[in-house]
Amino acid sequence: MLTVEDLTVAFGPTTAVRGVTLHAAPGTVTGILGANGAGKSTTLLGIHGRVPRSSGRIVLDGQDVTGHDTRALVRAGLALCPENRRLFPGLTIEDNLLVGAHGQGRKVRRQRLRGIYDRFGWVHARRAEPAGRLSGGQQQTVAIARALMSDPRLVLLDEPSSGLSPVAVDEVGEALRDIARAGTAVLLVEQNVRLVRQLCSTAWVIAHGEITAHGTVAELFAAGAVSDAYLGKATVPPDSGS
Ligand SMILES: Nc1ncnc2c1ncn2[C@@H]1O[C@H](COP(=O)(O)OP(=O)(O)OP(=O)(O)O)[C@@H](O)[C@H]1O
Repeated sequence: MLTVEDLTVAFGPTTAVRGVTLHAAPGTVTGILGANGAGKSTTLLGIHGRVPRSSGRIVLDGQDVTGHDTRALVRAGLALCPENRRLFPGLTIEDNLLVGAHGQGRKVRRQRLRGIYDRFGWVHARRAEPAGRLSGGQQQTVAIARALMSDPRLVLLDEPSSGLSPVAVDEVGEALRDIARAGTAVLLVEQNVRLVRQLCSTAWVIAHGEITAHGTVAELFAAGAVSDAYLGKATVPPDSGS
């Protein structure tokens, strides 16, 4: 279980995220929803220590990991799959995967590769090809697999559907469902409403850097909280009731 308490991130005079409190449970996909510029990516980056926090407490499975740098967070079980995949296009698929298990011994790296190849057969078949040769959907799958190479308890995922065809989005969705079924928590930033409806049990709605609603995805859609957030209408401070 991930618990984030009172996360605030400012870029100079701009407070991008203010007092965000949320949690994500194992075996589920939890959404973070909101309009462009609402603060979704910054929330993930703030959780993962990639941007300086003005405040915030991060607890993973009861362990306070607030002071950890990115490498220590990965070791503690928190992986980030960033926006735009960020693969190394000139490196082979296998070498890209190995980046996710950086610092592990040879035996562990081999074991984890085997786990990825068992799960994604085509990745094994194409493991010696440069990652840049893959389609967008395949690159996204490799980016997710690279995050899994750290054997995480929670994966933070930023817009995995971005730029993908509907078929590729479905494939990525299937992979994420499998990951959650296997017991890993997934915290998903996503603008693709169909994917959110398919995958997320609960979601947090963020607007202007603050959480404005929380509930099951069905409740949030029924209450209009999601459409309000996407249209930029959700300016009321939080009453998440959680
Ligand atoms: N490095 C940065 N320096 C300055 N301002 C930033 C920086 N990163 C983000 N911001 C600002 O913080 C706010 C939140 O941005 P963020 O990228 O978190 O939003 P988002 O909800 O992920 O939007 P999108 O869906 O467009 O990626 C925006 O006003 C953005 O301009």
